[in-house]
Amino acid sequence: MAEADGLRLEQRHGKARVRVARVWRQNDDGSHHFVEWNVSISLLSHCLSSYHRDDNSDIVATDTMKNTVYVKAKECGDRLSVEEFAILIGNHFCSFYPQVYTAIVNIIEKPWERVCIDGKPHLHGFKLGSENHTTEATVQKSGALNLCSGVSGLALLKTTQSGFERFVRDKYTILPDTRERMLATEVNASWRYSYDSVASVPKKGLYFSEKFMDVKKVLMETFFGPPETGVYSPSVQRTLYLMGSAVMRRFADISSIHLKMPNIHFLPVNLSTKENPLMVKFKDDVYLPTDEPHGSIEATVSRMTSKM
Ligand SMILES: O=c1[nH]c(=O)c2[nH]c(=O)[nH]c2[nH]1
Repeated sequence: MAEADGLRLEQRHGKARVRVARVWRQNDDGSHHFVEWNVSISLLSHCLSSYHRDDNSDIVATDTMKNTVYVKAKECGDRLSVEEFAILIGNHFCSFYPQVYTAIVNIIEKPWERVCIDGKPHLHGFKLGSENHTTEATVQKSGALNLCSGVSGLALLKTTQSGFERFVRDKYTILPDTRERMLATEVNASWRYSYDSVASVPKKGLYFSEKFMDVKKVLMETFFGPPETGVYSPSVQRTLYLMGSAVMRRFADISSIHLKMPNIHFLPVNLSTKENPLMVKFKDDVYLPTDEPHGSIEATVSRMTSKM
């Protein structure tokens, strides 16, 4: 924060939505690995004279930031997770430019998945899945790190084992109690890793890619329950909490998780005329899918005690 002319100024600048794709060609078995990333960079730097005067001499051009993404992608000869790339980019800006003291790097990874043809994984064929892998790395010049990862657009639905009862009932309430309804949501989750410096991040290649798959698995297993029986959900709130707390229990290096789970309604269909009062009578079979309005339910689950 800076003051001049009796005014306070907080500023940052960066480049948003730099799209890059990277292929790694494995020589031993001929397989290719592929990622597509959408990178946004925001730099906190000492470049006040560009705001207060017509002096740009301290500005790292956003065009240069864009170029850096491609140079660093080229330099990454070995596969790496989207988190590692975000940290690498953030660390570069903080260490290469004296005036940059914080770099915030957001990346969205598209869910390209290797295809199977005749049951065999294809060496260089991919199809787009549905949910994105996101990350945000905030790197300080000191090497301090704040690392979050997430999943967005994870659409989940179960056709039973959900209900909603005994909520506040007043003169505005129409919704009946039910122990039988559809439960549909689009999970947006973001969790924070406890690694608080660039140096303390696990060196094992693709560590965070594996973690991402594992967290997603725990979230989904908790949402659905066992394949044969499922698990009853008394509310989105309860299911959200169970999902978040399962992640906290399972992963010691995750310190908090934020879950946003809209309640996407599938409305019972009942159609009638005077002549045909039972044209369509809802028996947990025909629904009207909707996307608005939807319930919006979100919460953060974190540990009471830090592992200091
Ligand atoms: O799981 C639910 N939580 C709510 O808060 C809510 N509100 C509502 O109308 N239906 C539901 N369902």
